[in-house]
Amino acid sequence: MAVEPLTDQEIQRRLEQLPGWSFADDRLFRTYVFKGHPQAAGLVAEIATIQEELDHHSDLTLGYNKVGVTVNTHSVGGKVTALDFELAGRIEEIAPQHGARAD
Ligand SMILES: C[C@H](O)[C@H](O)[C@H]1CNC2=NC(N)=NC(=O)C2=N1
Repeated sequence: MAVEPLTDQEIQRRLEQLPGWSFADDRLFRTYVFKGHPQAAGLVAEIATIQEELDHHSDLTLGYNKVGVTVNTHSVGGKVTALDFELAGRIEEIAPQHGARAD
């Protein structure tokens, strides 16, 4: 299946199902906050596993108690595609298990 950039309208529609995520500059992003560093690092490790499974990888930033996730699809020139929403949705499913809360 060829992956194609989503229209702005489609991106906005899908974002309504992903509270906490934003779209700007051709990427999806969100920040999670944790009780401490081990919890934040634990989420990053589990995201890495999911990314290998999907063969789709975000840019992750790990701070003391924060994790930043940014994703778009390189193969279509750095636009947002359904693959980015699939990864974001998978991350949303597991983040609460690490005690993540909104920034
Ligand atoms: C060869 C490999 O399948 C590609 O490089 C994959 C890996 N992960 C990727 N991740 C993201 N975010 N965009 C891509 O286009 C992409 N392509």
